Amino acid sequence: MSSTDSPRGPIDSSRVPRYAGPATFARLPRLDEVGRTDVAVVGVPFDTGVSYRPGARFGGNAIREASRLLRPYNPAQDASPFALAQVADAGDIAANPFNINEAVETIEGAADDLLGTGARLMTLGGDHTIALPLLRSVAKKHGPVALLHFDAHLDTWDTYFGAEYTHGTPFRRAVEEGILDTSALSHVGTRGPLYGKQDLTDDEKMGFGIVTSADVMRRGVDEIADQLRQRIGDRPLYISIDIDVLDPAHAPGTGTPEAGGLTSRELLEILRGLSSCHLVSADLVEVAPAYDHAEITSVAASHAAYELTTIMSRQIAAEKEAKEAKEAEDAK
Ligand SMILES: N=C(N)NCCCC(=O)O
Ligand SMILES: [Zn+2]
Ligand SMILES: [Zn+2]
Repeated sequence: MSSTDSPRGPIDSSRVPRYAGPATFARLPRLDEVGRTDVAVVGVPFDTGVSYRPGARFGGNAIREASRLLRPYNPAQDASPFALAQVADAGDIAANPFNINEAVETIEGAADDLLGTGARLMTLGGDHTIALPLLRSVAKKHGPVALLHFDAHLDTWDTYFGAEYTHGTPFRRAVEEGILDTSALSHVGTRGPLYGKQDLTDDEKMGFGIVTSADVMRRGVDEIADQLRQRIGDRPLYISIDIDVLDPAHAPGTGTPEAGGLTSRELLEILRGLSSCHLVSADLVEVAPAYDHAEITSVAASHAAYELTTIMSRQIAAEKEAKEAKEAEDAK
């Protein structure tokens, strides 16, 4: 797509029923149909890093199926995300299910390739292990990034059964590797039993601030979004959403459910409150459709991914506009 072409949007659901044909995210074109894209929605069907119920390898395709019902205008952010920027479905990264270390390398390499084209990533997992290679790749491009991590869990544990790369450990590895900006790390929606109090002490030492699920309920979404925005400032931001941040009533289809979580409404509202942040890429992980009912979880996930792509598209459009205005000014 040259800068003068307008983005190719989703299949028109008033012409082709939205349940017809193979599912891409939001019925958007595939990357090979558009050549290049501003936002690449990419699947990572990998769940060898889980500590409990498996099945998140099927999450990306479940989210794509559920996303058939998304519409092109997002009133909550007053934006048509797929008209403001090219958003395309880049298919899946083929990661080895029998070798976690190799899978982590493959994911990092594939993310490098996509980011190298200038695209931002909206990754659909997969289990939370995949956040580490994605962050490595993003940090190569932007330097250490601010991290906003929506999850019931800390995911800063050290090892499971001696394994370093698991869905409970990506953010400890990322801090150790120096790929996160430790002045702007937040967990949101944390709750549930831990192994010991030390888990919290370790997490704090790494630089994380915690907004618990109960904090969201007591203080409300606007105040929480304000606090997060202030902490993040204008740093390049990566958002990682583990769908188990939602209460099991709102997201039963996941591998390690914990009672007392956010509602999908709270999650979506907090995300909308972050629309001014410099979001460089995001992931949405841990949707395990085998435990889902009536697509409850994958519908919630598709809407969260829609808000994230809207934030990215608005910024891409604003950046393009600013660049064009500067070029016009310079040409005078
Ligand atoms: N990232 C997710 N979903 N879960 C981590 C839970 C790790 C544990 O079993 O203690
Ligand atoms: Zn979790
Ligand atoms: Zn997680």
